[in-house]
Amino acid sequence: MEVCGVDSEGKEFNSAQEMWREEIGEEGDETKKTQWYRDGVSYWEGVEASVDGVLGGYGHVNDADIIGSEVFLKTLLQERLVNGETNQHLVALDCGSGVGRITKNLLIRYLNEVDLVEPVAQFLDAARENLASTGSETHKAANFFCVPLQEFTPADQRYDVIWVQWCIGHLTDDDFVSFFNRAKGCLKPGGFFVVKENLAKQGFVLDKEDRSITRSDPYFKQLFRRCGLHLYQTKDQKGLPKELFAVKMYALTVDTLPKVHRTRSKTRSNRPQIIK
Ligand SMILES: C[S@@+](CC[C@H](N)C(=O)[O-])C[C@H]1O[C@@H](n2cnc3c(N)ncnc32)[C@H](O)[C@@H]1O
Repeated sequence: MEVCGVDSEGKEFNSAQEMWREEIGEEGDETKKTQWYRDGVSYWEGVEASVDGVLGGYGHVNDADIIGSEVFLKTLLQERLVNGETNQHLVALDCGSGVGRITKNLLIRYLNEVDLVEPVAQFLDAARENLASTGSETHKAANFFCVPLQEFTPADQRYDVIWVQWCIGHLTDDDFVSFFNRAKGCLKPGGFFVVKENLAKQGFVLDKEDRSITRSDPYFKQLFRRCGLHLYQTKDQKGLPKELFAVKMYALTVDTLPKVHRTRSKTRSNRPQIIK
């Protein structure tokens, strides 16, 4: 796909391929690619392990972000997973979790177990600390994996929700596709991914400082197609400061089934049911 992009120093690229060739070298040139990932992690290692730190000094957007995510998540859980049984045990994976902001403020409230995966050790330590006093016996942080996404393979069929927010820009296109392909097999039936990311107006914007790229909506959709994922629902995040990138939430599924829908059974129950 030919997309025009710019980097944070104003340099223009005619295509994403041209940018990737320059940043990570030709296929098989692992040295440059390793450096790309090392630089990304080094950037975050120099950032304070706090909500304000992981949000680039915009800690005050946390509330608006969580409220937007909560509305989206509740709808998805209701439509796809919550079938009225009280003994359901739902598990989430928080990708590029930083200090556990999303787990603490959102995921742990709706799911029974949450695993966190994050490459920066100091962030994961802070997450462990932040989450120690959060939740309960039935709603808790379970596993903490200190690994970058491009090297992470989640456990088979463990997750109902895989939440990927403000971190996938660190992955190259090929590693993006490869990660989702591995993670697809880790979703339980009815499970889904949520990708919540900044959007470039067109093409992409390369940040030379933290080694991340901000992709446009068509760029994301093209990558989701390459992953063989079905775009189930999208929603724009509202209420963020005007100077920031627009933010969109994408709910992605492996296929269109199973879906939960509300039906009246013969016993006139209103419970949502899973269609297999
Ligand atoms: C903007 S912060 C967002 C943190 C968290 N998702 C949140 O919204 O609070 C970006 C996060 O991506 C992590 N990150 C950087 N490179 C990564 C990689 N290769 N794989 C996974 N996470 C990465 C950083 O360490 C950092 O925690």
